[in-house]
Amino acid sequence: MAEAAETLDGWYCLHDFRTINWTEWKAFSSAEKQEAIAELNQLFSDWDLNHQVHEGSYGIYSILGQKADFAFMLLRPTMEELSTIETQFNKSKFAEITEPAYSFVSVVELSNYLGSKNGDPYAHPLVQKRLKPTLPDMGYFCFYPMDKKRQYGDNWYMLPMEERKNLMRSHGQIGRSYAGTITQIITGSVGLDDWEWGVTLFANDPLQFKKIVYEMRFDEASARFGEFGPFYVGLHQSPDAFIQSLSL
Ligand code: VOV
Repeated sequence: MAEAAETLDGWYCLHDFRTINWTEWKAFSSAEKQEAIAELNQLFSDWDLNHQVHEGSYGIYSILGQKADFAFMLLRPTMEELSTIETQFNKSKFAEITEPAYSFVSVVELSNYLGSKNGDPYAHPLVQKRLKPTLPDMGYFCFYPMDKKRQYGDNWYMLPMEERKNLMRSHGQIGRSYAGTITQIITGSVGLDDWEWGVTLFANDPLQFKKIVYEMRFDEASARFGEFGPFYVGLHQSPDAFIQSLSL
């Protein structure tokens, strides 16, 4: 049996994609709209407070194309907290006019492919920072789920550890050439959702998503072993901008 990589696991993560039923929103009376907006403001200010004290993080994104209208990315230390937030939102007036489009449940993950073997990795401040990330204030967001192939002949999980380390080293080298341009958060979802990882990328130039994903397609870790789900791309929105967009 090939040696399993050890993972370091951080905050739990919920990606929640929804569509808006504009016909129903427009049919709300102005009192109903005000109630919906007041509740949203309250929810967003709770999320923001949590984000400020670094007990979690959140991002609001306006999604381009027909797969969804908006997405929330929420990070919390426990699944219970994420579940509470999800229920709070679902009970809100605004949620009455939204429909589920896609969701993804995962946990922020780092692997030991490239780390040193010395000491407790959780003790490093840099590791803590990556496991409990503050979502960046960058203009664009890209999310997709992925697997590593498990086919006869090309089975990632049957490769010896050394070989996987080499492949991840090359992957990391490409990734690092995008330092400062792209921020990535890899969340593990084996046993939690239908794919093995969620890849969330942030950039100030959306063209960089196309560049990095394309370049990685030629790298063996992706070229031979990567299998990809649907891609979602969108624009980062402040709570105020999100609420503003409802009255456009
Ligand atoms: C900014 C870009 C960037 C950088 C710097 C980067 C670096 C690294 C390093 C150093 C490591 C390994 C150690 C760890 O930290 O886990 C990883 C790990 C991983 N990556 Fe990555 N990746 C990037 C970016 C990046 C992208 C764009 C993708 C999607 C692939 C594509 O073709 O679309 C991806 C995927 C992954 C995955 C699924 C894993 C886990 C694999 C596993 O088997 O466990 N990743 N990644």
